[in-house]
Amino acid sequence: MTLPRITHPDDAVRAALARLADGGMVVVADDKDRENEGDLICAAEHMTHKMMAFFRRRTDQIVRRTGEARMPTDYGRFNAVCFRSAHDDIEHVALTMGDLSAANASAAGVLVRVHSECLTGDLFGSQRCDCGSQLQAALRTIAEEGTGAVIYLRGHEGRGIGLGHKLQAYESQDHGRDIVDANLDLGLPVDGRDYGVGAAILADLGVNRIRLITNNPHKYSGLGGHDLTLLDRIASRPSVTPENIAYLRTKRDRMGHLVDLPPVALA
Ligand SMILES: Nc1nc2c(ncn2[C@@H]2O[C@H](COP(=O)(O)OP(=O)(O)OP(=O)(O)O)[C@@H](O)[C@H]2O)c(=O)[nH]1
Ligand SMILES: [Zn+2]
Repeated sequence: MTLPRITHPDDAVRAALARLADGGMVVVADDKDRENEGDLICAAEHMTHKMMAFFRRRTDQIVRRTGEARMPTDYGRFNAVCFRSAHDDIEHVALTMGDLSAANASAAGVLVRVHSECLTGDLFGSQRCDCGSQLQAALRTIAEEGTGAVIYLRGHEGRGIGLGHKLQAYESQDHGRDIVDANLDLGLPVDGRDYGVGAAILADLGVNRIRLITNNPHKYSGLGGHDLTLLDRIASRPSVTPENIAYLRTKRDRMGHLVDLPPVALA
């Protein structure tokens, strides 16, 4: 884009009006004695979906940092940053390690795990799913590389249906339904997660070039729609147990997860 050369304040106003009439956007910046921020404006009659998305990405504060501290863990020394989501007041956390801005500028980009909260798997070590082992593996892999981030998204419990509904879905899986039908039987979406908050947290951390640790192609494409360059997908090897093999197979066969599993049932 070429910007007009402005030599007089009146020229600036004329150039801005011409640009607005043309369907463009204009940044109106305060002078240094005022709040010192800029407003993005455009003519309402020229607004498009694409421009609206641009406005929201650039001007909405989707998340706000609310706390930050050193976080030594069993896997290595991380930094914990808490973010509060403006839309629903949920607190999320990023565990970061190393120089993210240098990694972001490097050819390989930043190693990132965007992890959906799973209280039963992450905290209690439930064997009904593979979430806990995936989280631990991601922390270990990032610690080994020395740089990266785990974005822990709360409010994603049960793929967005919440803990109570997830337990109801488990109960119906114990009566023969698979993970997809169990959600549908409850009148709930199979996967109601949105990755906008995860993308906003990454943006706040100054990260936009990533290698994403996931087996879920929907997560990969979901994040890809948010001003992020996804350089690679790093597979996450699940720990397979007799308790979770049916669950993992349904994720592979009905939800498209890219995962290698043993062909026969485990004893
Ligand atoms: N509704 C429902 N949610 C589940 C079930 N088991 C695990 N979850 C939730 O699924 C979410 C994790 O999603 P997964 O599809 O396992 O994995 P993913 O994060 O999409 O993909 P990866 O990046 O490969 O781990 C967590 O929020 C869990 O609480 C289940 O049986 N039913
Ligand atoms: Zn889980």
